[in-house]
Amino acid sequence: MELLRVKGGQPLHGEIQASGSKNSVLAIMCAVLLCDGETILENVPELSDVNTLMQILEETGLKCEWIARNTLRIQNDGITNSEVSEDLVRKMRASFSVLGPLLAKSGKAMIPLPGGCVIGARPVDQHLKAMRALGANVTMTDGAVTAEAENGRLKGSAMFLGTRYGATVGGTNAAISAAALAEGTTMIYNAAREPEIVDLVMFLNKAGARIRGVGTDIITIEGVESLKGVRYSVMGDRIESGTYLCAGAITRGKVTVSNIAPQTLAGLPSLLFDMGCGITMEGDSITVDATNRELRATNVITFAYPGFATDLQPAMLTLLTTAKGISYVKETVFDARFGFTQELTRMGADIKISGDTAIINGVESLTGARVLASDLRAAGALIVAGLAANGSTNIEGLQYLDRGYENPVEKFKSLGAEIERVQS
Ligand SMILES: CC(=O)N[C@H]1[C@@H](OP(=O)(O)OP(=O)(O)OC[C@H]2O[C@@H](n3ccc(=O)[nH]c3=O)[C@H](O)[C@@H]2O)O[C@H](CO)[C@@H](O)[C@@H]1O
Ligand SMILES: C=C(OP(=O)(O)O)C(=O)O
Repeated sequence: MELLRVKGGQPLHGEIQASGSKNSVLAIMCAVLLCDGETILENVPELSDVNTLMQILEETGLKCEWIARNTLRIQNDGITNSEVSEDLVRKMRASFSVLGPLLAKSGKAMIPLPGGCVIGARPVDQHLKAMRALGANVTMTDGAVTAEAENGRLKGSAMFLGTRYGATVGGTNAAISAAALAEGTTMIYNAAREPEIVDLVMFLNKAGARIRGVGTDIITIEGVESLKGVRYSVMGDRIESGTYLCAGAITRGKVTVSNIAPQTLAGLPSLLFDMGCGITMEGDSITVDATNRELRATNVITFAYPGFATDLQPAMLTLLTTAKGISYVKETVFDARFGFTQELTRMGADIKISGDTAIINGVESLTGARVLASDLRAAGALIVAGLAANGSTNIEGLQYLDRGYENPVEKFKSLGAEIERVQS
């Protein structure tokens, strides 16, 4: 079995470049189904999720190839198959996001329902609601969704999307992409406002779509007849960036992340500042400085953007384990995203879970242990913990890490960390 071995205790120092955003590129790659001809995507992170989505696009008839480091060429000469196989959807939940574009471009789609997930139930009712609102006939048989557009083309309409947790990112992306080629105008109310959705719309508009209002909670889409492939550079990954900033802070080091728009980090910089870190933002870079500082407890509540990102909650909570005082972290987006705290407890953290809130009593230091990452951001958080812990931490579950962090060993090493992949 492959493990990540981290020897803790060294303050991290230096600068890394953020990779391209995983969540942004996955949505954009799905939208390439809508675009005729050649699309070139730059700043694409080389991740297992991206490779899985390349296989799905190939299955539908598109041709995908890496033509340079972090540069992906996708050729769309027509969709030849509108059915996605179950093993690929099982590998990656985000593969369900091809539903909207496939349906809009080819008039039909058949996709197995994605399975349950360790961070909580993840229904797709709002995705299906959006497709129905656009005039699709949606049925469910044997665990798969079949959707068909009447007369082969979707029709624009008004829709309200939302869940008991707030706006939906995937549902908003699905509605935008499907409506881009629908006949007439679509209005999405209570749209999600995440920066990755803005990136998707910038890509679609460059390809010829007519979409207004992105970044607000009302989005208007005037459907067009066709979209054409373009060259586009994906935004920097705010979740990866935040993980490295938390690692810099917990090791009481000084870390700069560049190639990132600092405003996409929303609440993170000001929370780090409240804790006692120095924060500097310049152009497309941000620096956290925790050198020789005693960090204080703070409170965090996750929420749809511009709220604190749920995907950063595990790294932030981990940072709070060694901050002086009691911190509260409330998770409002996913209903089971505290599983990783059991592993932190094994490393000496003092954490109690009460419903949707974690109560963290800061300790002097963490201690290395063998721990298991059970999802992507748990893996990032356990690295953050291991970097601060006394002794060695051995992390299992690297298949999750590889879904969303590009070259983490090289990047952490460049900051002075002792970290390596080992067989055990
Ligand atoms: C590939 C990708 O971009 N993933 C991101 C996306 O996931 P994803 O798009 O799945 O997240 P959503 O914003 O849709 O989900 C938010 C909440 O709404 C619920 N829900 C969602 C859809 C639906 O039809 N019904 C429903 O009840 C979900 O179970 C969850 O509790 O946004 C999340 C919230 O920022 C991030 O954590 C994920 O990293
Ligand atoms: C939850 C995440 O991704 P996904 O929606 O692909 O599971 C994540 O990136 O933290």
